Amino acid sequence: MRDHDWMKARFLGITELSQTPPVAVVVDVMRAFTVAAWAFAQGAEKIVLAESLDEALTLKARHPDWVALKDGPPAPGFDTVNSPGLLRSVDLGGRTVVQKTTAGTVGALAVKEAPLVLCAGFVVAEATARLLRTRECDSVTFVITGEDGHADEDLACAQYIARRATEPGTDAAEFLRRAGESRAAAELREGVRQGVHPDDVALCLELDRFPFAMVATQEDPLMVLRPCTVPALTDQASI
Ligand SMILES: O=C(O)[C@H](CS(=O)(=O)O)OP(=O)(O)O
Ligand SMILES: [Mg+2]
Repeated sequence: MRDHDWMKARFLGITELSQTPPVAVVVDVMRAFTVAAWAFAQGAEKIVLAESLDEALTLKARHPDWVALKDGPPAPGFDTVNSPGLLRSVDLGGRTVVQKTTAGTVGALAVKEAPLVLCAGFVVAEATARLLRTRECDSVTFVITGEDGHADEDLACAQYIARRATEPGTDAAEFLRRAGESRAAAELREGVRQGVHPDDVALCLELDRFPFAMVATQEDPLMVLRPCTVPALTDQASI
């Protein structure tokens, strides 16, 4: 645990979650929650976080107008893949996206009972930090979704958001450098991972590209992610 002034921050891998936290920030920089933010920027109304590939396909069959998205290579029944570079040219106006990935969506579903669940990457870092400040969240569990809690792009982003929530002047450069040198970034650049656009790493490292945070709630029986705009408070400059 790390004490950030008024906010206690824990950084845990998915398998280390032993109890329901009051506030969870689920971090997946590469690439689930960068993709989710791009989906909202492209007009998606909501994102259903699917428990399994089968559930995603079942939901798609039940709602043919929904957009089914998975990580890895393209697959029958799915409309697209987990790539911000590919998604940024897709018009998702008013659509519902169903997303299933290896790490990000699993991490969010692992804390679905938490009263407040945010999903984050660098592209929504400031909005996420601002929401934590606005709601005066004094105990926050950051879920490091990649590599059993050791993915440095996720840990760096989580540590940055935690610092940014309590110290608005925090410089992002060192955190972004770590993410850019992470194993995930190397695998995306080198073509080890599939369903990749050449711009994916750069898009995942765009600090504060979007002005909204992303809040996941249970809309029984589904877990649904939606954008949440957090107004800047005039007194936040003095925090
Ligand atoms: O799409 C991703 O980058 C990863 C899966 S893989 O490592 O490419 O197979 O999924 P995510 O849940 O977004 O980390
Ligand atoms: Mg990841």
